[in-house]
Amino acid sequence: MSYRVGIIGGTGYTGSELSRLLCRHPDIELAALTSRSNAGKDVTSVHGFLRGYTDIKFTERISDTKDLDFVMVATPYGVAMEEVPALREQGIKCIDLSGDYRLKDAALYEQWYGKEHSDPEGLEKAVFGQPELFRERIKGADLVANPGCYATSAILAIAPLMKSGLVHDDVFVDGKSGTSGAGMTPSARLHHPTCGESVIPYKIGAHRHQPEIDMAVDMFAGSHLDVAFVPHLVPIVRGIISSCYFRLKKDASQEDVDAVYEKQYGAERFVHYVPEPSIRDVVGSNHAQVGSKVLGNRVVSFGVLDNLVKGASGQAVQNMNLMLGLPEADGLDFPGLGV
Ligand SMILES: NC(=O)C1=CN([C@@H]2O[C@H](COP(=O)(O)OP(=O)(O)OC[C@H]3O[C@@H](n4cnc5c(N)ncnc54)[C@H](OP(=O)(O)O)[C@@H]3O)[C@@H](O)[C@H]2O)C=CC1
Ligand SMILES: CC(=O)N[C@@H](CCC(=O)OP(=O)(O)O)C(=O)O
Repeated sequence: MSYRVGIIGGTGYTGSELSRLLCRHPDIELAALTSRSNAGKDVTSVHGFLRGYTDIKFTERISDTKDLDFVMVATPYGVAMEEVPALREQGIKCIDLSGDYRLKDAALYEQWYGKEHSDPEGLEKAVFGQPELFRERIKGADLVANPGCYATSAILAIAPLMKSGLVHDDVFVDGKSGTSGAGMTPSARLHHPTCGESVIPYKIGAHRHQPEIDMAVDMFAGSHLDVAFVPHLVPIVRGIISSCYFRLKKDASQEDVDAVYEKQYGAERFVHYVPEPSIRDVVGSNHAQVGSKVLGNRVVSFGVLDNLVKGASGQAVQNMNLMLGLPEADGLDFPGLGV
């Protein structure tokens, strides 16, 4: 059985990464990619890397393609909440890669995104798509909110340690991202020629992934976490590392901390607990690495991933596999580039 999948926002960085993953997925037919600016053009005229893998054309709207089973929304926030209700009415399962469905509360969405949520019912129903922490809920969902890239890396590092009770409930998260995180049309300050030979902090105390990290960790660990999150841009295209600094509650050893992460991730296909995490090891793949080091009465934990794959499109495919009852690693089981 082949499922017909469409992508809204097919020319963006996450849309193109989705199409790269889906065009060779064993159970998926890549049936539609929308682009308002390229409607009617061959997909390969924009995505040259897809030559030999697809012969479809961009459409203006997702409704231009019939008989879709599944839709991924890969647009800036504000679009999914307008598109998803009609798709769900037709019985089409959806994943939103933007922030529209991640926060559990319409008032919180308005506070952080600056606009009223137009689909509060969907917001309530949506499941937060972090498979390693919420796998069973994702399996039963027809709408999944794919987590943000920084949020994924930080939550993977923070949640198990918070749940363990070994650390105090406050953490500093020092996030560093490649420039592709800002999408195709970044602000001047986040544009690669401006920051490609520099390192800058940005959105300090105001980043939209902060409430997302709070929410996911609170849900998983069952206790409230005080997060101080500072994102930085570093001069690479892909990749994120979140270094998360905690205070230990008692004299926990490195072995105690190792045991927490090994228990959480030991059986996972895409999250690996390693001594020295590295962005180069994961770039181009859906694999994430987590590491930790006890430093006296503190511990630092790292979450490392490719923002476009495990931080966005790869995680979306992993969620889609769970929602469709397919093997979780289908279409994703390949290593990072290494060099
Ligand atoms: N880049 C990253 O690392 C990550 C991004 N995300 C999130 O995923 C989403 C997509 O990001 P990214 O791929 O980087 O974005 P891009 O800016 O690279 O691409 C945006 C896409 O959306 C389309 N689009 C823009 N506005 C609209 C609209 N009003 N209606 C329909 N289509 C629209 C654009 O095509 P056209 O204008 O031709 O229609 C384009 O295909 C964002 O919400 C982002 O925050 C999440 C995790 C990581
Ligand atoms: C480098 C860079 O600019 N990154 C983006 C994060 C991209 C992302 O995941 O944002 P969403 O929550 O909208 O999905 C940022 O910091 O805003």
